[in-house]
Amino acid sequence: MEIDSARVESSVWIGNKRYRALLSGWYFSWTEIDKRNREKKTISVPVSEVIGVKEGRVEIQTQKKVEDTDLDFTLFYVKRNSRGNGHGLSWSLGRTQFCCPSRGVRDQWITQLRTTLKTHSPSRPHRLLVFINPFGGKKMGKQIFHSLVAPLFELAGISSHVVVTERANQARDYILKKDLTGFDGVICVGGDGMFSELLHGMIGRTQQDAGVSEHDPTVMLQPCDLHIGIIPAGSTDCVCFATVGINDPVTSTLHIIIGDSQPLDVCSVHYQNTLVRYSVSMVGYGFYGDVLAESERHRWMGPLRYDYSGFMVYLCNRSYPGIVQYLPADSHISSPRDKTRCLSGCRVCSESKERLFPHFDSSSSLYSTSQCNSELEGEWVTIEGRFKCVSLTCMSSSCPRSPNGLSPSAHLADGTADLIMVRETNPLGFLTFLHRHTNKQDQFDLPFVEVHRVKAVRFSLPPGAIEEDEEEYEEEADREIQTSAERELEDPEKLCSGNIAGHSHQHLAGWKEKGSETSRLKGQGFVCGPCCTKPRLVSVWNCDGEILPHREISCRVHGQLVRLFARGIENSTMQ
Ligand SMILES: CCCCCCCCCCCCC/C=C/[C@@H](O)[C@H](CO)NC(=O)CCCCCCCCCCCCCCC
Ligand SMILES: Nc1ncnc2c1ncn2[C@@H]1O[C@H](COP(=O)(O)OP(=O)(O)OP(=O)(O)O)[C@@H](O)[C@H]1O
Ligand SMILES: [Ca+2]
Repeated sequence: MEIDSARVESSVWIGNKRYRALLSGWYFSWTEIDKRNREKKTISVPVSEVIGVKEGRVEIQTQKKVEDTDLDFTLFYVKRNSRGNGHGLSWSLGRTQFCCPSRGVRDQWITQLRTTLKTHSPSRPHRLLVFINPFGGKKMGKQIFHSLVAPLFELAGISSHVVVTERANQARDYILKKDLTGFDGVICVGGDGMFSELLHGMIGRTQQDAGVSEHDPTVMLQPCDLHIGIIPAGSTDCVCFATVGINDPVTSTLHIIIGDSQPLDVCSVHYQNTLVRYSVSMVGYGFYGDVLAESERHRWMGPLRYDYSGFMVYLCNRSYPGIVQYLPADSHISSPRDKTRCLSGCRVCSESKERLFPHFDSSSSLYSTSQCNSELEGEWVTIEGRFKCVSLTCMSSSCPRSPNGLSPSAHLADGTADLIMVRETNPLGFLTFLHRHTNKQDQFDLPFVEVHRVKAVRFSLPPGAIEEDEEEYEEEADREIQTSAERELEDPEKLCSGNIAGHSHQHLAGWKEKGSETSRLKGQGFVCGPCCTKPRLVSVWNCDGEILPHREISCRVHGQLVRLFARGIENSTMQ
């Protein structure tokens, strides 16, 4: 074996073939040597992608040794599968068993590889806090963690503290209140809702510790130290898909193990001077708000409820009046229509760091609070009209249903969001817009669609819209209650069933008595859904899959506020 400061080299055997193994710089490689000493194919693994090195011949699943000698060692590493989902690449665990010429050489290899791994991968996590939602998606969270994730963590020497949640918001509250010292990251096993809990917990906790008020829309929020990891196990895993390129628990686990880091923009949503929620994916009014409100009534359908509700809401062909104001981002840097794609190592995102944190002191990891001033500078633009939908997205929001996403050229970490406004149009026009989300056609190349890259947005309603809408709605409810009662008299067995959406209106009977609760539900569009015939004046906001309790909101992008264990999308399908 040859060892010098720059390289380690020796002969090894894999099966009955001879190889030359070489550890040099950032790579470990092995090259087949044929009987005539000619070099054949080489396999090369970056040390940063080595998962573990074990003595003997070790199996992946059981991690048990099998009939080995003291000449063997096993290398585990990231293996890219040739074809992922046509969008991002899936990763799996690669394993190669090496046989060395002597025990001394074997021990040297193990020591050298482990030492290089430590020095070359300083950002790998050692201890993780894991939250599993046992009820997310197909209710497979616990099984996914124990069968696919935990064995890989063990192999990589990562210890974890696991919390199986018993209620919604438990993970968020844990992060807000409990001692987090010793953890290098927080992981959720679940869907976008679970991720959102971690996001709110992490941002809230960081501001609490830094003494920053989350409610002040002009304040610069303190970026979070701990990385967030997502093991996809929900019915919608949009954040995972858009940051990794695929929804695959093993791929995500491997990104966590090697300590990948992907900064992410976050949008804070305020009502007057109060924080309402944070969003990383979509804040949407009109169509997407109505789809979510409608889908809440059909939870039993599982993930299909979005398609069903999407279809029903589409049939209603609604549009809503609104006043949208936005603060444009610097159009010299990038644009939502520049046909580029934010991929792993994105230049626009990495160059944004200096702009977003001009006074970052890397020696103390402290961020100065001057970002707010420059980030809120500029002239606001006002647009008034009737819209099918108004959506704001900090990232592409690609998902299996729409592989290029709501805004295919949006960036994960450039400190901006894309504002998409779809004006009132005919049903065919809107269908064309929606359909283009599912193929490579440009959904912004339509006369009734406008898209802008922005730093902040304000939305307001025409004066009196809420009151007028409620009055109209109240009258309609009265009519519904009346017809229900009439139907009941005709056929007491079938209590007010049957209408164009085929869903029941029994709940309307309780409106008058329920007072404030009723108006809350009405206000959120839960009670009636899209089947009512009267045009509504106001819709609701969908914020990453949650309905917001306010209509007149303001949103602001906080560049690179959190970091995920991910690296962006590794291949491109857009060229
Ligand atoms: C003709 C085919 C048209 C297909 C249109 C596909 C458009 C897909 C756009 C995807 C947008 C994803 C935005 C991400 C949102 C997530 O942060 C959030 C949390 O998980 N999810 C939702 O709010 C859940 C709400 C997701 C809303 C999905 C809307 C589905 C619409 C289906 C419309 C069918 C119309 C058919 C008319 C004949
Ligand atoms: N033990 C629990 N019981 C009930 N709800 C929970 C529990 N743990 C987490 N939750 C909540 O469940 C919601 C949905 O979970 P998650 O996002 O993991 O799955 P999902 O299937 O993608 O979600 P959705 O059903 O909204 O599509 C989250 O908002 C979370 O707050
Ligand atoms: Ca962005």
